[in-house]
Formats: sequence, C-alpha cells, structure tokens
Amino acid sequence: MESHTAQAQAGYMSGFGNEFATEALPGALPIGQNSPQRAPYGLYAEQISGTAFTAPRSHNRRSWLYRIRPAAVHLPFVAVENARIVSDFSSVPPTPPNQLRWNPLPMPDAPTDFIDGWVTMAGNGSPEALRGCAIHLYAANRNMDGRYFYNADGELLIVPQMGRLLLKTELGRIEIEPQEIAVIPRGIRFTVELPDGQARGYLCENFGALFRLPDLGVIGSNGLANPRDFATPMAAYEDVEGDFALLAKFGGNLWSARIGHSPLDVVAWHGNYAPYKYDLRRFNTIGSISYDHPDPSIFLVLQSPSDTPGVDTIDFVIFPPRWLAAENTFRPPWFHRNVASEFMGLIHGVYDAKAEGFVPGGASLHNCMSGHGPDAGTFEKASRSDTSKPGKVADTMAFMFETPAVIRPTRYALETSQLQAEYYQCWQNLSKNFNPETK
Ligand SMILES: O=C(O)Cc1cc(O)ccc1O
Ligand SMILES: [Fe+2]
Repeated sequence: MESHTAQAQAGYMSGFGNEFATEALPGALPIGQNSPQRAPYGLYAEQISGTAFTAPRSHNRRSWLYRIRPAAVHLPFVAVENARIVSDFSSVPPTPPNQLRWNPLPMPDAPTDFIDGWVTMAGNGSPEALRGCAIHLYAANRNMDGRYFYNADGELLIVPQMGRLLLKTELGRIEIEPQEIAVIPRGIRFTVELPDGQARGYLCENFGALFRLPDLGVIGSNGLANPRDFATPMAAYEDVEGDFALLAKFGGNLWSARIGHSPLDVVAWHGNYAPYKYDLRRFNTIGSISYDHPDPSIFLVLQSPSDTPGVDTIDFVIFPPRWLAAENTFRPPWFHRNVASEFMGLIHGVYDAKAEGFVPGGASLHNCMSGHGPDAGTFEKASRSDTSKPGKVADTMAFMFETPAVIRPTRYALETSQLQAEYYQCWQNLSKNFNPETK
C-alpha cells in the first residue's frame, strides 16, 4: 500500500462531526457556558445553526463562534448580475435522455477568481425545496482579493482536479490539493486563494440534508471513509479593516454587500458545524474477492440522506485505485441502466470503463434509465483478459454524484463546445457476437 498513514495533520483536528473546541488565543473560549455576560478579550458570542434547533441529538449541528464583530455588521446586500450560476432547474431546456460527455472547462484568459470562475453544468431540486443539488465546475486564476463569500443555499462539496486551494474560512484554514476534497457548510464565510496561481475542479452544492458518513451494515465498524481521516481546521482569525465585499448566494441569486473588515474574525469556536477536508487516497476500498462486479455503493464516501430509508438525495462515490481479483468475471463496470442519475468526473488518470475520451477535468452524465457502460475498446480488452490473477487498477481517481432525481443539464452545458457530440459513438462498434450454434 502507498503510505498515506493517518497521522494527525498540523493545524487540523481529527474526526467527522465531532464536538470540537479550538481557540487561537489562550482563554478565548468561555468555560462552562456559551454566552457569558462579557466574552473573553471583548469578543462577541454568536451561534450558527446548521440543523433545526430540535433535530435529534445525533444529527444536530451548531457551533458557537467568539468573534471580533458579529456577522450582522455589514452594509445592505445588492443583487449581482450573474448568468453562469444556475439554481433553478425547472426552467432549463428539456433534458435529453442521451448519454452526455464534456471536455474540461478551458482555463480563463481574463483574471477570474473562484466565484467568478463557477459555471453550473446540471442539477435538480432547489434551495427552496431543501432538496437536490447543483453541480458546477470552477476554473480560476486569481485569489479572491478582498472578497468573501457564503452560500445560504447549500453546503459546498469541493473536488479539485488541478491546483491547490487555500480555503480561508471563518472557522480556520483548509488547504486541499487534487485527490482531496473539502466541505464548507451552508452559511460559513470564506475566501479562496490559489497557491499554484490557477485551479480547476468540480463543486456539488447540496440543497438537502448535510453530508454524512454512511452506515456500514455488514462491513462492520471500520472501512470506506474512516471518521478519523476527516480534518477540521483549528481557529485562525484575521483582524483586518478595509473596504471589502461580502458575497452571498441566497435564493439562487448572487448578492454583494460592502463590509469594513474581514469577516474571518473568529478567534475561538466550539461545536460540530464546521468545514472539513478528506484525502480520497485514504479511502478503504472494498471489493469482490470471488466473482462478479459489485454495485458501486461500496465506493460511497458521503451521503445526503432523504426521508426514505436507503434512498439518498446525493451520493458522493469515488473510484479509487484498487485490486480486481474476481475470477471468470467481466471486471470493469457492466452495461447497465439505473433508476438513479449519474454525473461523473475524473480527477486523475484513466477511468476503467472508458478506454478513451473521458479525460481529467472532463465530465459525463448518464441520466435515469439511459443505457451506458464500458466503451467498445474496454469491452474487447476485458472480455479476453486473464482473470486467473489479480490485476491492479492503478493511478486513477474518478468520482460520481448520484441522485434519485433526474440531473438536468443547463443551457450552458448543452450548448458549450466542450460537449462531445460524438460520445454515443463509443458504443457503436460493439459488434454482434451472438451465435446460436456456439455457446
Ligand atoms: O456508470 C459508471 O461508470 C459508474 C458505475 C460504476 C460501476 O462500477 C457500476 C455502476 C456504475 O454506474
Ligand atoms: Fe453507471
């Protein structure tokens, strides 16, 4: 195994959804109560709630922030012109049942920060319905200088494909590189810097229930994404004044307010509503050691559950490097149609169902009941490979956002030149092999 042993990461606290407590100045966290008459160091106490006050304890998420100024201190928001970010999927063009695939988003020529670099590809549900998701791509080449952002519409799952991101959030700093992910909860303010000067990747904006780790059932008490490998930042604050912009995504629209200080002014916090990161290379992958290719639910990293047991509104699934050992088996993903809809991206390497055309930074969409599976080249190769020995799927990291509702591409996604008009061709050379005389 490659060495990704789970040492503690400097500047982070380990665990998923833990009750964390962290202070950037000694004694900044009040002891034994949340709202003392006067908080230490002249800080303001402020609660941020991510679930209903009365949610069951096991799902209840909130944090207490001790900050230089309350979040209320800013000038009024005004609407910002925005043609690229879509949250209303009821008014996109009719969704074709075709298999769709896109080339990577080109890098911008003009100076473009993380927010300006978003473009929505597809989605379903809405922020109002508190259900569904928007799937965006981002491509950026400059820091969000003096610009801060929060998303009231959903939590944001960030999947970098190229370039590191430094996410400076109210609750601390997270740095991620490709093959790591981060989740910024609804409402948490942050700004994005690009340590490599440019960055590109995928976003899943979750309008529904917060992402959580799946139950493991018969797998037992360990496996898949292990809780201790999730990392939440320690408190870090800026005490800076200036003429800054606070951007908000609220009700599907983008808004901007002037703010005279950095909103990243939280000196200490405690609670279980906080951003986190996870290194996908630490995923404990489970697979068949006898025969047949299992359903990809074994690759589930995070789920946003619905009210129906066993049905998630979003599954975040990865296809990491792994050994395939199934004997007398067609080893790659099978041909299939699915009641759920599948949006895929490729972070690194080659995906084992597609010999060509699905490239890092690209994307594909196979909607409800649209037939798909290995391309002709993959089928030919895998039908003849020696399955008496294990084989390694190496140097790869693909992922899928899978939803029970149809994933509706935006006008941009259907009209962009990145759309591969010839994608359907990858199955047209699957020859007729049927011969009733030979078994
Ligand atoms: O379509 C895909 O490539 C994703 C996928 C992978 C797999 O191993 C089984 C089912 C599935 O939808
Ligand atoms: Fe599929």
